[in-house]
Amino acid sequence: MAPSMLILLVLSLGVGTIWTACILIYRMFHHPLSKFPGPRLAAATFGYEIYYDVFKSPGGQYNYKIQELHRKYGPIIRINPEEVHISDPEWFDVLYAGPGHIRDRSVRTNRGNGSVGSVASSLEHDVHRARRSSINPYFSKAAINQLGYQVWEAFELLGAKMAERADSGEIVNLGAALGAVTMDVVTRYVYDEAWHVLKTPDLGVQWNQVMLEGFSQAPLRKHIPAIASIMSSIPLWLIKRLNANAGVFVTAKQRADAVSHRVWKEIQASRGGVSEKQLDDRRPRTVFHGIMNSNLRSVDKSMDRLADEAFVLVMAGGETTAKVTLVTLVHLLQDPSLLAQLRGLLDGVMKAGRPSYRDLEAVPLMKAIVQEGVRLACPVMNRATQMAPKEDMTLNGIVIPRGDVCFDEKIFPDPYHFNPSRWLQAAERGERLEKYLISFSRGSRACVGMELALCEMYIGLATLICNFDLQLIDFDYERDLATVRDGFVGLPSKESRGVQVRVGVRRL
Ligand code: HEM
Repeated sequence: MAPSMLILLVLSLGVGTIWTACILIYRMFHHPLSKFPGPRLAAATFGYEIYYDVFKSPGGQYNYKIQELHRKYGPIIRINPEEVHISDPEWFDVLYAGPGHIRDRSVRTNRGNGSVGSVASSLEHDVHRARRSSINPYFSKAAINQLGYQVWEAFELLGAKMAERADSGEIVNLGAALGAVTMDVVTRYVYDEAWHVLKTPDLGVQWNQVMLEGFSQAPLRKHIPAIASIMSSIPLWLIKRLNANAGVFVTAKQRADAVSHRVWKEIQASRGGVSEKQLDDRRPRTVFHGIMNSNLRSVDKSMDRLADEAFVLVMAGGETTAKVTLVTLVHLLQDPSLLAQLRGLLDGVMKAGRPSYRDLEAVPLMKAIVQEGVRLACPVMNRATQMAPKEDMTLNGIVIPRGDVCFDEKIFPDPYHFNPSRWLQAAERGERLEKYLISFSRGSRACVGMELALCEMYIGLATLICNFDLQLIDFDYERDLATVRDGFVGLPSKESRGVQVRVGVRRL
């Protein structure tokens, strides 16, 4: 090596080392968050968080480590160079202070989803609000009420598939089957055409593996976002050769993008003379029509942004809803007297044909069971980091402690026990326990699909409970269902075999 090159190399290394040392010292001792307690390493570098999320087996462990840090350092701790984590349910009222309070989102929160144009990935408060208002009408109570028949159709198809398995004696993977229904419902709603996972011969088992593998990699994509671009540059044939499940996912994504692009072009072509009413008459409404007919900036109506929006809706809406329904159902199957009591109440309501989700919700025990399932399953684990740029909240990088609240034993005694009575008793005492049910989050960034998810849960649970006798086979809660990893959604152990059931048709 020439001497001048050597000098340049040594100089670069020296400058790099001094620069890095300055950053570490600044973060640990002079950063506005430096007064908050927590491990020094976490304050100095994101490497601490990355170690727990990516390298520590079984992956996705930082949210669990944060609980341990709270026990050691107290309710307000610094968890990385830019974030403070607060374990105090009352903090929600400060964070979600309502209209007029600007809340931006940290780029790290959702960058792992690879859909930068989606409402979920919008960083600035105003951009988020505008995008969100264009999709809100499609997920309102009234809109979901109209959608009820689609949810019924999907669960009736699941019922038919389950009845076939009852005849043949074939065991059903319940989580996969529920994932198939929720995916078909949300794709039909968003794209106006279902992906028909319910019609796959394995009743959604491979698709379930695809989703679980995809979510398992969420921490990696969050910390190393370039992975998403690298993946998208690999040709499909090679992905299929390397990993069959990744091939299924990429094929689905490409098909979804193609539909988004087609619908976008159709709407563009029919503009000028064709009113929204006429568009609606030609095809059922989709979120695309809502976005295209909204007052959003033209950049927010681009073909690629619409594809991003649609895809995130689908990814956010499938696995989450299936997981909550599964957790609720398994607890019911493990408590025969509660199941019998619920059946006694639901059989009458179900005689009406296809009762609406509101009719099912009107049964207090059913409502309490769904609330308890939503609390206990609390499927979204991803930390949603908010910032208040125009307001002095005394803190700067602030995290919503979502999981903590659902399992806070001061609010929910014996928090890991499935106990629907807590909701009935709170209602009798006139207490608003719902205030602490934050599985769907709260405020302007709360889940847009909550009504759809609840509609599916009520109709799905009622269908399965009233029509089938399900028997758990070789089931181990810790191995097969308990959440032990953060993969954006809460994931079970890698040893999980899924929840397997033998199906019997219930004779009334
Ligand atoms: C039981 C099922 C569900 C649960 C527990 C759940 C939970 C959540 C939570 C906690 C958030 C906030 C995430 C954050 O702050 O970053 C969220 C956001 C979101 N959810 Fe859900 N979700 C469920 C079902 C659905 C469904 C069915 C859909 C759509 C069809 C959906 C679409 C979305 C979208 C698009 C966002 C981002 C909203 C925004 O940023 O404004 N979710 N969900």
